[in-house]
Parts: sequence; C-alpha cells; structure tokens
Amino acid sequence: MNARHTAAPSTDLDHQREAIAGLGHELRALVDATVRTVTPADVLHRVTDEVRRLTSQLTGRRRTRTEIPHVDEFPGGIRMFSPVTGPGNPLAPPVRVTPDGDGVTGHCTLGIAHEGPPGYVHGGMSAMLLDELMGWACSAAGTPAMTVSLQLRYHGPVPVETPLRVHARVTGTEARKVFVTGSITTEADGDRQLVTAEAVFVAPDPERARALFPER
Ligand SMILES: CCCCCCCCCCCCCCCC(=O)SCCNC(=O)CCNC(=O)[C@H](O)C(C)(C)COP(=O)(O)OP(=O)(O)OC[C@H]1O[C@@H](n2cnc3c(N)ncnc32)[C@H](O)[C@@H]1OP(=O)(O)O
Repeated sequence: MNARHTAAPSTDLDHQREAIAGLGHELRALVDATVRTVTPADVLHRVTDEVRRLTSQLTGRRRTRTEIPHVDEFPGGIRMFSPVTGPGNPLAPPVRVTPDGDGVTGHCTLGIAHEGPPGYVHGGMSAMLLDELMGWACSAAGTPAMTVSLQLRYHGPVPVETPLRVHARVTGTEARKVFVTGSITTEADGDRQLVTAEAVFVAPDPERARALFPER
C-alpha cells in the first residue's frame, strides 16, 4: 500500500513522519526499479537528469552529523532514518519490529537491491539485520547498548523476495555487558535457521555516552 494513503495524521510530528515515510516508500520503489531495469541508455540519462533535479529540492537546511532528528525517539525508540528499520531511509527494507515474549522479532522482505549471490541476500545485509535486531533486544530489556562483538554463522542462503523473520533475545548481562543471540528464518519455515548470531553489547558509561551523543 502506498504510505501516503494511511490514516489522517493527528499531530505535526505524525504529519512529518508520514511525509518522511511516503518519500522513503517511493525512493525504495525507485531503487528497486533502478536495479531491475533493462531500459536503454537514453531513458537512463533522462531519468538521471530528473533525479538530480529532485535531489536539489532537498539540499536546503540539512542536519549535522551528530544531530538527532526531531522526529526520532533516541535511544530505544523510533528511528525514522535507520538503515534497517527506518521508513524514511530507502536503504532500509524497512524491518517492522515487534516485541515478543522472548525478545524482539523483525519482519521484512528483502529485494534485489540487497542481493549477494543471484537470488539470495548479501551476507552483510543479514549481519546488519541481526545487529540491529539484537540492539533492539537490548533496548527492550531496558539496556540500550552498542555492539562490541558480533559473530555470525551462515547455515543456508537467505532468499530475496521472501518474507523473513529475524529474532533476537538477551541471554544474560554482566555489569554493562549484554549477551544477545539472534537468528534469521523465512516466515514459511520458522524452524530452519538460515543465519545465527551471537553478540556482546556494551551500554556506554554516562561520560562516554555524553561524548558519543552530545546532542542527546
Ligand atoms: C545515551 C545512551 C546511549 C546508549 C547506546 C545507544 C544505542 C544506540 C542504538 C543504535 C542502534 C542499534 C544499531 C545496532 C548496533 C550498532 O550497530 S552499534 C555501532 C557499532 N558499535 C560501535 O561502534 C561500538 C564501538 N565501541 C565503543 O564505542 C565502545 O567500546 C563502547 C561501546 C562505547 C563502550 O565503551 P566504554 O563505555 O568505555 O566501555 P569499556 O570500559 O571499554 O568496556 C566495558 C566492558 O565491555 C568489555 N568489552 C569491550 N569490548 C569488548 C569486546 N569486543 N568483546 C567483549 N567484551 C568487550 C570490556 O572488557 C569491559 O568489560 P569489563 O572489563 O568491565 O568486564
């Protein structure tokens, strides 16, 4: 469904988020069309000119490197431009995350733009999905934290254009360290783990957090 056709926004913030998601949705469609097209070069040149013209409309005031978008809730909440869950980021599938009894579960379908081997997901994309979901599991457990170690096992190729489920859960904590596991399966075969992950996250001490995120 086109993101612009969702329910009427209730606040300015909702309105802004809806507009951001609408643009992200259309850009994802553009990215998908771009990596699939077999259209001739003259059409590609024409489209390139049009995209350049559109881009120039978005280059007024831009946020700085450390600025947290006003539409976000950081840490542990909405991230409109996350490369994994952000509806406003055309790089994101985006993954829809829901808490479950045992951690968090993400749902998404990856496209040809995320391909590694033909027909299958790039291994780095799988790592990104798992890293993000394991980060959400830390936040859901009340300890927003950053990855310090991430180990993956690729048991089977992950198909593109196939609904996927990414699961992550905290298995233990030790002071500021959080131990997390994760997996990717298809929605259709939830018992067959295609990728599994083990990670250590660390909640930065307050002084370190202030230095890393000065605008928080
Ligand atoms: C405002 C609050 C914000 C909170 C947090 C925000 C979260 C925001 C969400 C982002 C959305 C998610 C996205 C997906 C998750 C990423 O992608 S996060 C990005 C990738 N990760 C990084 O860039 C982290 C790089 N590392 C660092 O900057 C620093 O290591 C950290 C994480 C800030 C920790 O620094 P620190 O607070 O000075 O901690 P430090 O004293 O060095 O170590 C603490 C403990 O961890 C252990 N440790 C350190 N490294 C390792 C390791 N590789 N293996 C095992 N143990 C280790 C240490 O040995 C120490 O243990 P003890 O000696 O106490 O037993």
